[in-house]
Amino acid sequence: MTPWWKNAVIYQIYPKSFQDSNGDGIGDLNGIINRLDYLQKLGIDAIWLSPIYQSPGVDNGYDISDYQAIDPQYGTMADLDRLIAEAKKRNIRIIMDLVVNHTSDQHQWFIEARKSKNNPKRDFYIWRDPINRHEPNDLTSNFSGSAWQYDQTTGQYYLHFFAPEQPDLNWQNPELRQKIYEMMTFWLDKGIGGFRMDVIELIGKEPDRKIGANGPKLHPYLQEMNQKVLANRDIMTVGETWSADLETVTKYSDPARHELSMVFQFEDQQVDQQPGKEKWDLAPYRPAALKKILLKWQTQLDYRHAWNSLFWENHDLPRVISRWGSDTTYRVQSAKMFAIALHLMRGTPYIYNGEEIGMTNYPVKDITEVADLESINMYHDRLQKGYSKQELLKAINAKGRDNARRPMQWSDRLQAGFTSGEPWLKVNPNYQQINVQAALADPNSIFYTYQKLIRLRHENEIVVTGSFKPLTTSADVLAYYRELGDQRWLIVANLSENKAQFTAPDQLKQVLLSNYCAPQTLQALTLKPYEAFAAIVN
Ligand SMILES: OC[C@H]1O[C@H](OC[C@H]2O[C@H](OC[C@H]3O[C@H](O)[C@H](O)[C@@H](O)[C@@H]3O)[C@H](O)[C@@H](O)[C@@H]2O)[C@H](O)[C@@H](O)[C@@H]1O
Repeated sequence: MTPWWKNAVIYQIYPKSFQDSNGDGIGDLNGIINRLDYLQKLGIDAIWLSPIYQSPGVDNGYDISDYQAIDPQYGTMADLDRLIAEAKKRNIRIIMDLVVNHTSDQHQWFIEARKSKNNPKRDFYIWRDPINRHEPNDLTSNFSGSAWQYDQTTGQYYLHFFAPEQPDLNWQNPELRQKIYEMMTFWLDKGIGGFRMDVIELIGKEPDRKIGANGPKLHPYLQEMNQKVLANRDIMTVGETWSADLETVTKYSDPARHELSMVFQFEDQQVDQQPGKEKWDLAPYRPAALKKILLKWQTQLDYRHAWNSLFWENHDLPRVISRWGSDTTYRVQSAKMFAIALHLMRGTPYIYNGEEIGMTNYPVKDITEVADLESINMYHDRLQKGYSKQELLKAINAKGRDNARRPMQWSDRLQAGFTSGEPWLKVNPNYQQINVQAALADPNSIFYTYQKLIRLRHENEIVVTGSFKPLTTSADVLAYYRELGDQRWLIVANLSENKAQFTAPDQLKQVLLSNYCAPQTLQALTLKPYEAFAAIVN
């Protein structure tokens, strides 16, 4: 039987920016509850909730100080229980973010661990002696600088692959693993629908051999976790795996291996960065390069023994239309094109809040407008290395994480209907044109394209289990067939702002969805900028 999560569309909510219900400028759980009817109208099956646990907020909740408490800025445990129950009434499951590569330095485990070398919690974290009065090695943090932080009290360094306030957990310690499994069981017993696992590829790290991702114990740990916590529950799991390739995705998601349901792999996210460099080292975007990667994952992953996720955006990535489409002249067309191109592929689609109404990046003019520590650290680090302010702001505007973390645009009222107070991060000034209220009132809006795509997936087995076959086209046009039994669908997407010629050897039976007028034929078509359609053919 096909598991529910292969047939599902998942909506990611960044709680801090979704809907404020009490006027403090910060989104909260009651705000999400108030918007469940909207999500039901969209048609999604599950919500992935970015972290709402107790946290000092150095990394907006990805630095957890208590895994079993709700951060007061988001509400209470009773609010979360109500969210789970209200969502369930609407057939929506709640997927919780699981951040177990690291904790906050304010977590009780770390407070204990740093007290002394023989503290019972010391080994929950990774400590090393200085070498020649310096860091144990040259491992670097994802948030700039060394991955080692010197701790005065005991004269040792601890490992942090993210901020110094996010010390890495030591998964080699069996007691630590047991504590994590108990915590996961606590959440599953509440009736949640599963977990999104933050940077899960790092838990098998071996820092002395300078191994971060894909350490030798990674898969054994995931199998142990599966056996102790996940097995025999009707849930889904998705791992965040930046370094995943075809082989490792299969390892994670082959049902016979009992690890995860699927992972997020990010190969396409690297098309506009210089090879071997960081995401801030911008390279020109070429639609043909994106197409090649998308097709590779559709044709070379064996979906009988693996599963993939489909996404353009998340809380770490820029808005897709600002990045690879158009956020001006062809905003609506390019947003619909990206939706059509992705949602009819094999895999489980994810929508990041605001993507369904075509929200855009927010232009920052000065570093003082930036809240995200990754961007701020990179800026100061690179300024010291001689980069100009101008090129650093260009990189932040292109790739910075605040772009997609701006408040959700609900209406043309003050603060876009997000809050009655002062929002924690400024609202995008385009909210008077781009907002949910306007989208719902316009039958041709991006919202209704997403709604239709979700319905097509739910109502047509071909979208979930049909085979995938690419059609050879001009460089910037992505075209593919989905086939099941005697059914055949053709999906065509012009990834570029240039017109393109297109011909298919098929007869058009019925156009299911398009972002311009429906085509009348499949022969000698001139595709308009970002034109896309899906059709039944024979
Ligand atoms: O909990 C800490 C963060 O964990 C998640 O995101 C991880 C980071 O993923 C990217 O950085 C990893 C790099 O991976 C590869 O080396 C790529 O080649 C690089 O281009 C990537 O930069 C993002 O760039 C970071 O922004 C992420 O932090 C959560 O999703 C984050 O929100 C947490 O902050």
